[in-house]
Amino acid sequence: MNAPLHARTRLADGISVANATVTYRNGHTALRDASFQIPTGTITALVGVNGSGKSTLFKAIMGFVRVSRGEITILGQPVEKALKQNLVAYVPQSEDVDWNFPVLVEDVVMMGRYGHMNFMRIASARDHAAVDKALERVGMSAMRKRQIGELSGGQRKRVFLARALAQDGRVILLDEPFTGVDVQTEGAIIELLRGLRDEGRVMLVSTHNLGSVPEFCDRAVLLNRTVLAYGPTRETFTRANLEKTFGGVLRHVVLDPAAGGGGTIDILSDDESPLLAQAESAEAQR
Ligand SMILES: Nc1ncnc2c1ncn2[C@@H]1O[C@H](COP(=O)(O)OP(=O)(O)OP(=O)(O)O)[C@@H](O)[C@H]1O
Repeated sequence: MNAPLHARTRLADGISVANATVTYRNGHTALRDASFQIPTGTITALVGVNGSGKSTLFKAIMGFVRVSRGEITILGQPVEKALKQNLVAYVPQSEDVDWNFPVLVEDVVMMGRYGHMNFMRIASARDHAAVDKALERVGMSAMRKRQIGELSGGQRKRVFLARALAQDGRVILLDEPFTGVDVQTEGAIIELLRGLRDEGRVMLVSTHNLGSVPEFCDRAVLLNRTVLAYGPTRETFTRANLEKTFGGVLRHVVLDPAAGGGGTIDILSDDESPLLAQAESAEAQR
Protein backbone atom coordinates (compact mmCIF):
# COMPACT_ATOMS: atom_id res chain seq x y z
CA MET A 1 0.00 0.00 0.00
CA ASN A 2 1.19 3.51 -0.79
CA ALA A 3 2.37 5.80 2.01
CA PRO A 4 0.37 9.01 2.54
CA LEU A 5 1.24 11.73 0.05
CA HIS A 6 2.91 14.09 2.51
CA ALA A 7 5.13 11.29 3.85
CA ARG A 8 6.28 10.36 0.36
CA THR A 9 7.04 13.87 -0.83
CA ARG A 10 8.38 15.48 2.30
CA LEU A 11 11.90 14.12 2.09
CA ALA A 12 12.44 14.48 -1.63
CA ASP A 13 12.94 17.64 -3.65
CA GLY A 14 10.14 18.89 -5.86
CA ILE A 15 11.37 19.70 -9.36
CA SER A 16 15.05 20.26 -9.92
CA VAL A 17 16.36 21.48 -13.26
CA ALA A 18 20.13 21.73 -13.49
CA ASN A 19 21.84 23.31 -16.51
CA ALA A 20 19.23 21.87 -18.87
CA THR A 21 19.68 22.45 -22.60
CA VAL A 22 17.09 21.37 -25.19
CA THR A 23 17.89 21.47 -28.89
CA TYR A 24 15.22 20.46 -31.39
CA ARG A 25 15.98 18.31 -34.43
CA ASN A 26 16.09 21.34 -36.68
CA GLY A 27 19.03 22.60 -34.61
CA HIS A 28 17.07 25.26 -32.72
CA THR A 29 18.12 25.50 -29.07
CA ALA A 30 14.93 26.47 -27.24
CA LEU A 31 16.44 26.19 -23.75
CA ARG A 32 20.04 26.72 -22.78
CA ASP A 33 21.63 26.03 -19.43
CA ALA A 34 18.36 26.44 -17.51
CA SER A 35 18.52 25.87 -13.75
CA PHE A 36 15.99 26.20 -10.91
CA GLN A 37 14.55 24.26 -8.00
CA ILE A 38 11.00 24.09 -6.73
CA PRO A 39 10.17 22.51 -3.38
CA THR A 40 7.09 20.37 -2.76
CA GLY A 41 3.95 22.01 -1.41
CA THR A 42 4.30 25.08 -3.60
CA ILE A 43 2.75 26.76 -6.63
CA THR A 44 5.28 28.26 -9.04
CA ALA A 45 4.52 30.57 -11.94
CA LEU A 46 6.41 30.06 -15.19
CA VAL A 47 6.43 33.33 -17.13
CA GLY A 48 8.04 34.50 -20.33
CA VAL A 49 7.21 35.87 -23.78
CA ASN A 50 5.83 33.67 -26.56
CA GLY A 51 8.62 31.42 -27.73
CA SER A 52 10.69 31.78 -24.56
CA GLY A 53 10.68 28.01 -24.00
CA LYS A 54 7.85 27.45 -21.49
CA SER A 55 6.26 24.57 -23.40
CA THR A 56 9.69 23.16 -24.17
CA LEU A 57 10.45 23.10 -20.46
CA PHE A 58 7.15 21.30 -19.78
CA LYS A 59 7.94 18.78 -22.51
CA ALA A 60 11.37 18.17 -21.01
CA ILE A 61 9.87 17.63 -17.54
CA MET A 62 7.41 15.16 -19.09
CA GLY A 63 10.12 13.38 -21.04
CA PHE A 64 8.60 14.26 -24.44
CA VAL A 65 11.88 15.93 -25.43
CA ARG A 66 15.29 14.97 -24.14
CA VAL A 67 17.72 17.36 -22.58
CA SER A 68 20.95 17.26 -24.55
CA ARG A 69 22.85 18.57 -21.54
CA GLY A 70 22.04 18.94 -17.87
CA GLU A 71 19.62 17.02 -15.69
CA ILE A 72 16.01 17.17 -14.56
CA THR A 73 14.83 15.33 -11.46
CA ILE A 74 11.30 15.00 -10.12
CA LEU A 75 10.87 14.24 -6.43
CA GLY A 76 14.50 13.23 -6.47
CA GLN A 77 14.16 10.82 -9.42
CA PRO A 78 15.14 11.05 -13.07
CA VAL A 79 12.31 12.00 -15.46
CA GLU A 80 11.87 8.47 -16.91
CA LYS A 81 11.45 6.90 -13.48
CA ALA A 82 9.08 9.63 -12.33
CA LEU A 83 6.90 9.13 -15.41
CA LYS A 84 6.71 5.39 -14.89
CA GLN A 85 5.39 6.09 -11.41
CA ASN A 86 2.75 8.50 -12.72
CA LEU A 87 4.21 11.32 -10.67
CA VAL A 88 3.68 13.99 -13.32
CA ALA A 89 0.25 15.15 -14.51
CA TYR A 90 -0.23 17.67 -17.30
CA VAL A 91 -3.04 20.11 -18.03
CA PRO A 92 -2.57 21.13 -21.69
CA GLN A 93 -3.16 24.42 -23.43
CA SER A 94 -6.61 24.46 -25.03
CA GLU A 95 -5.08 24.82 -28.49
CA ASP A 96 -3.29 21.50 -28.06
CA VAL A 97 -6.52 19.54 -27.72
CA ASP A 98 -8.70 18.26 -30.59
CA TRP A 99 -12.12 19.35 -29.33
CA ASN A 100 -13.88 17.66 -32.26
CA PHE A 101 -12.75 14.24 -31.04
CA PRO A 102 -15.95 12.49 -29.89
CA VAL A 103 -15.27 11.70 -26.26
CA LEU A 104 -17.30 12.13 -23.09
CA VAL A 105 -16.16 14.25 -20.16
CA GLU A 106 -15.94 11.20 -17.88
CA ASP A 107 -13.82 9.35 -20.45
CA VAL A 108 -11.28 12.20 -20.59
CA VAL A 109 -11.03 12.10 -16.80
CA MET A 110 -10.64 8.29 -16.87
CA MET A 111 -7.59 8.79 -19.14
CA GLY A 112 -5.85 10.07 -16.01
CA ARG A 113 -6.18 6.55 -14.59
CA TYR A 114 -4.58 4.74 -17.58
CA GLY A 115 -1.15 4.74 -15.93
CA HIS A 116 -2.66 2.99 -12.92
CA MET A 117 -4.30 0.22 -14.99
CA ASN A 118 -2.79 -2.90 -16.53
CA PHE A 119 -2.35 -3.27 -20.30
CA MET A 120 -6.03 -4.34 -20.76
CA ARG A 121 -7.12 -0.94 -19.45
CA ILE A 122 -10.10 -2.28 -17.56
CA ALA A 123 -11.18 0.29 -15.00
CA SER A 124 -11.46 -0.98 -11.43
CA ALA A 125 -13.85 0.28 -8.75
CA ARG A 126 -10.95 2.37 -7.47
CA ASP A 127 -10.48 3.99 -10.89
CA HIS A 128 -14.19 4.82 -11.10
CA ALA A 129 -14.11 6.25 -7.59
CA ALA A 130 -11.10 8.43 -8.48
CA VAL A 131 -12.94 9.77 -11.55
CA ASP A 132 -16.10 10.50 -9.52
CA LYS A 133 -14.08 12.33 -6.88
CA ALA A 134 -12.11 14.36 -9.43
CA LEU A 135 -15.26 15.42 -11.30
CA GLU A 136 -16.87 16.44 -8.05
CA ARG A 137 -13.83 18.43 -6.96
CA VAL A 138 -13.89 20.57 -10.12
CA GLY A 139 -17.70 20.88 -10.10
CA MET A 140 -18.25 18.93 -13.33
CA SER A 141 -20.16 15.85 -12.09
CA ALA A 142 -23.40 17.00 -13.69
CA MET A 143 -21.73 17.27 -17.09
CA ARG A 144 -19.94 13.92 -17.08
CA LYS A 145 -21.99 12.50 -19.99
CA ARG A 146 -21.45 15.54 -22.22
CA GLN A 147 -19.12 15.53 -25.23
CA ILE A 148 -16.03 17.67 -24.52
CA GLY A 149 -16.64 19.63 -27.73
CA GLU A 150 -19.92 20.93 -26.27
CA LEU A 151 -18.25 22.59 -23.28
CA SER A 152 -17.25 26.19 -22.68
CA GLY A 153 -13.57 27.17 -22.38
CA GLY A 154 -13.72 27.25 -18.57
CA GLN A 155 -15.51 23.88 -18.39
CA ARG A 156 -12.90 22.31 -20.67
CA LYS A 157 -10.12 23.50 -18.36
CA ARG A 158 -11.94 21.96 -15.41
CA VAL A 159 -12.21 18.62 -17.20
CA PHE A 160 -8.45 18.48 -17.84
CA LEU A 161 -7.79 19.52 -14.27
CA ALA A 162 -10.03 16.63 -13.21
CA ARG A 163 -7.95 14.30 -15.39
CA ALA A 164 -4.81 15.44 -13.52
CA LEU A 165 -6.59 14.94 -10.18
CA ALA A 166 -7.74 11.44 -11.19
CA GLN A 167 -4.14 10.62 -12.11
CA ASP A 168 -3.16 11.71 -8.60
CA GLY A 169 0.01 13.33 -9.93
CA ARG A 170 2.37 14.64 -7.26
CA VAL A 171 3.65 17.16 -9.78
CA ILE A 172 1.08 19.04 -11.87
CA LEU A 173 2.10 21.10 -14.88
CA LEU A 174 -0.51 23.58 -16.08
CA ASP A 175 -0.04 25.21 -19.46
CA GLU A 176 -1.85 28.56 -19.45
CA PRO A 177 -4.85 27.42 -17.38
CA PHE A 178 -6.45 30.88 -17.30
CA THR A 179 -6.56 31.63 -21.00
CA GLY A 180 -10.15 32.02 -22.16
CA VAL A 181 -11.73 31.53 -18.73
CA ASP A 182 -13.85 34.05 -16.86
CA VAL A 183 -12.81 35.62 -13.56
CA GLN A 184 -15.06 33.30 -11.55
CA THR A 185 -13.55 30.17 -13.10
CA GLU A 186 -10.05 31.58 -12.65
CA GLY A 187 -10.84 32.05 -8.96
CA ALA A 188 -12.17 28.49 -8.70
CA ILE A 189 -9.03 27.09 -10.36
CA ILE A 190 -6.80 29.10 -8.00
CA GLU A 191 -8.73 27.78 -4.98
CA LEU A 192 -8.30 24.24 -6.26
CA LEU A 193 -4.54 24.75 -6.76
CA ARG A 194 -4.23 26.07 -3.22
CA GLY A 195 -5.92 22.92 -1.93
CA LEU A 196 -3.50 20.77 -3.94
CA ARG A 197 -0.57 22.74 -2.56
CA ASP A 198 -1.77 22.07 0.96
CA GLU A 199 -1.70 18.35 0.11
CA GLY A 200 2.03 18.68 -0.59
CA ARG A 201 1.89 18.61 -4.40
CA VAL A 202 4.10 20.72 -6.67
CA MET A 203 2.52 22.89 -9.33
CA LEU A 204 4.22 24.69 -12.16
CA VAL A 205 1.85 27.06 -13.94
CA SER A 206 2.71 28.83 -17.17
CA THR A 207 0.73 32.04 -17.44
CA HIS A 208 0.57 35.42 -19.11
CA ASN A 209 -1.70 36.71 -16.32
CA LEU A 210 1.03 38.57 -14.47
CA GLY A 211 -1.51 40.21 -12.17
CA SER A 212 -2.65 36.93 -10.62
CA VAL A 213 0.89 35.60 -9.98
CA PRO A 214 1.59 37.40 -6.67
CA GLU A 215 -1.92 36.44 -5.55
CA PHE A 216 -1.51 32.67 -5.67
CA CYS A 217 2.06 31.71 -6.63
CA ASP A 218 4.64 31.25 -3.88
CA ARG A 219 7.41 31.23 -6.42
CA ALA A 220 8.18 32.29 -9.94
CA VAL A 221 10.53 31.18 -12.71
CA LEU A 222 11.24 33.89 -15.29
CA LEU A 223 12.26 32.44 -18.62
CA ASN A 224 13.71 33.68 -21.85
CA ARG A 225 15.44 30.72 -23.48
CA THR A 226 17.19 30.31 -20.14
CA VAL A 227 16.18 31.00 -16.54
CA LEU A 228 16.65 34.72 -15.86
CA ALA A 229 15.45 34.58 -12.26
CA TYR A 230 13.71 32.16 -9.90
CA GLY A 231 12.73 32.05 -6.27
CA PRO A 232 10.00 33.40 -3.96
CA THR A 233 7.57 35.63 -5.86
CA ARG A 234 8.24 38.57 -3.56
CA GLU A 235 11.93 38.56 -4.47
CA THR A 236 11.65 37.46 -8.09
CA PHE A 237 8.65 39.32 -9.42
CA THR A 238 10.29 42.71 -9.43
CA ARG A 239 9.87 45.32 -12.13
CA ALA A 240 13.54 45.04 -13.09
CA ASN A 241 13.29 41.26 -13.56
CA LEU A 242 10.00 41.50 -15.44
CA GLU A 243 11.38 44.12 -17.78
CA LYS A 244 14.42 41.93 -18.40
CA THR A 245 12.13 38.98 -19.12
CA PHE A 246 9.58 40.70 -21.33
CA GLY A 247 11.71 43.45 -22.84
CA GLY A 248 9.72 45.58 -25.26
CA VAL A 249 6.72 43.26 -25.03
CA LEU A 250 5.89 44.42 -21.53
CA ARG A 251 3.60 47.42 -21.60
CA HIS A 252 4.30 49.83 -18.81
CA VAL A 253 1.51 52.25 -18.01
CA VAL A 254 1.75 54.86 -15.27
CA LEU A 255 -1.64 56.21 -14.25
CA ASP A 256 -1.82 59.92 -13.63
CA PRO A 257 -1.69 60.39 -9.85
CA ALA A 258 -3.69 63.61 -10.12
CA ALA A 259 -6.61 61.77 -11.75
CA GLY A 260 -7.00 59.14 -9.01
CA GLY A 261 -5.80 61.27 -6.15
CA GLY A 262 -4.26 58.20 -4.55
CA GLY A 263 -0.65 58.33 -5.76
CA THR A 264 1.08 56.61 -8.65
CA ILE A 265 -0.05 53.21 -9.85
CA ASP A 266 2.28 51.41 -12.23
CA ILE A 267 0.74 48.80 -14.48
CA LEU A 268 3.01 46.19 -15.98
CA SER A 269 1.17 44.25 -18.64
CA ASP A 270 1.91 41.20 -20.75
CA ASP A 271 -1.55 41.79 -22.20
CA GLU A 272 -3.90 39.70 -20.09
CA SER A 273 -4.28 40.52 -16.41
CA PRO A 274 -1.95 43.42 -15.61
CA LEU A 275 0.29 43.57 -12.57
CA LEU A 276 -0.34 46.60 -10.38
CA ALA A 277 3.06 47.50 -9.02
CA GLN A 278 1.93 50.06 -6.45
CA ALA A 279 2.55 47.84 -3.42
CA GLU A 280 6.02 46.96 -4.64
CA SER A 281 7.11 50.55 -5.09
CA ALA A 282 5.58 51.60 -1.75
CA GLU A 283 7.44 48.81 -0.02
CA ALA A 284 10.69 49.63 -1.80
CA GLN A 285 10.48 53.19 -0.55
CA ARG A 286 10.28 52.11 3.10
N1 LIG B 1 9.28 20.80 -32.32
C1 LIG B 1 10.01 21.91 -32.50
N2 LIG B 1 11.00 21.93 -33.42
C2 LIG B 1 11.74 23.05 -33.58
N3 LIG B 1 11.57 24.19 -32.89
C3 LIG B 1 10.59 24.22 -31.96
C4 LIG B 1 9.77 23.09 -31.72
N4 LIG B 1 8.89 23.41 -30.75
C5 LIG B 1 9.15 24.68 -30.40
N5 LIG B 1 10.18 25.18 -31.13
C6 LIG B 1 10.77 26.51 -31.03
O1 LIG B 1 11.33 26.64 -29.73
C7 LIG B 1 11.09 27.96 -29.21
C8 LIG B 1 10.36 27.84 -27.88
O2 LIG B 1 9.05 27.35 -28.12
P1 LIG B 1 8.04 27.03 -26.92
O3 LIG B 1 6.83 26.43 -27.56
O4 LIG B 1 8.74 26.26 -25.88
O5 LIG B 1 7.74 28.51 -26.38
P2 LIG B 1 6.62 29.00 -25.34
O6 LIG B 1 7.34 29.88 -24.36
O7 LIG B 1 5.86 27.88 -24.80
O8 LIG B 1 5.70 29.91 -26.25
P3 LIG B 1 4.11 30.28 -26.08
O9 LIG B 1 4.01 31.29 -24.97
O10 LIG B 1 3.82 30.89 -27.42
O11 LIG B 1 3.34 29.00 -25.83
C9 LIG B 1 10.30 28.70 -30.28
O12 LIG B 1 11.22 29.49 -31.01
C10 LIG B 1 9.73 27.61 -31.15
O13 LIG B 1 9.59 28.04 -32.47
